[in-house]
Amino acid sequence: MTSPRLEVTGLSTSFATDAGRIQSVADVSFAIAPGQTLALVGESGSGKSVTSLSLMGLHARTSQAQVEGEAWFVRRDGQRVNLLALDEARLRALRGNELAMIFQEPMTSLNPVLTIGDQIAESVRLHKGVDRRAGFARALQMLELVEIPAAARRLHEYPHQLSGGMRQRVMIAMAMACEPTLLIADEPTTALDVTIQAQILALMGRLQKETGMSLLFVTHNLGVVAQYADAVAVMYAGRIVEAAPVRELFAQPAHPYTRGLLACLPGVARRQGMAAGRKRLVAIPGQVSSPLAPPPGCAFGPRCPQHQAACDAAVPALARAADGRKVRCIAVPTEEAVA
Ligand SMILES: Nc1ncnc2c1ncn2[C@@H]1O[C@H](COP(=O)(O)OP(=O)(O)OP(=O)(O)O)[C@@H](O)[C@H]1O
Repeated sequence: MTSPRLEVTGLSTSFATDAGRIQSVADVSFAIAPGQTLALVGESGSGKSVTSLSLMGLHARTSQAQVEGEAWFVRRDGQRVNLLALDEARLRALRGNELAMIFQEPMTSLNPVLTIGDQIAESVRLHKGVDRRAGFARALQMLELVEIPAAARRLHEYPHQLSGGMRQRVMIAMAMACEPTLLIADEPTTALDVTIQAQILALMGRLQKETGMSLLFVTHNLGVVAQYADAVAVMYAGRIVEAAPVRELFAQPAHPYTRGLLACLPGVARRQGMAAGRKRLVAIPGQVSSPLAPPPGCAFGPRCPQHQAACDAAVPALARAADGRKVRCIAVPTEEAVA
């Protein structure tokens, strides 16, 4: 890989709950090169959103999140910064500027009492130091770029006046207004119908090609992964269990969990590298264990068709297989543990 724009090593996040501290994300490592898309996939509760929020420093204060590890981000000026070690002021200066995030539900990041134009213009004014007029000009340009009809009029409307699909476009416009070099998109289209979903993903892909932005794409949808991602990291119970280039992962899944996920997809879609697959992850028999009472050893053990006694001895290390992919399973032949 060319030198990564983001390199995450050993990211671990725990929360204080009434029942004690729970480990939601453990030892997550990955890298994304400029212009590349990494998809983070896994069932609900596997730690995808916690990973994204940890990188952005966006956990609620009340959650008493404890975040460990390193996340080295290369800034536009070439400076490398560890996102997990930045103070709030320096992180705020990056967020919405070089580093942006799109959420599943746009109303969580759109301000209901400000017009669309005001919100985008304000973000541009703040980060780019331009005046109000230039901020508005940029806002209009962005709304046109994300193909919002009658953009000049929409600029003066409030979020509640727009449809779900339009609000999602506004979020993309806002996230992209300062030309971020890294965008974290957490289930950005899940709430939308399939046609609008496809339009918005195509739009994000186009903007990414034009700007060379890196994308961390959090999703349940394996069809979308096959179509838009370069590489995939599969998460289970807070850990990455397999990471590989997208074609290799779909052609030959190695971890029993990844195999289970792909087995739930139609055969044709699987053979075609998933291009036709538009399914969300379908349940594998059994349930993800509670983070309050993790099983001994491999977290997937209780649901694994290849389970053996040795799986319960210790959490398997993430290790590199002969073809370069990373797998966390003692039943898969690997060569060396990944540091
Ligand atoms: N603030 C919090 N306090 C306590 N536990 C939390 C908190 N936020 C997340 N968790 C727990 O961390 C685990 C991972 O959650 P996360 O939201 O990252 O999953 P996810 O893979 O993004 O799921 P989904 O696809 O449903 O969004 C879950 O068990 C969740 O309940």
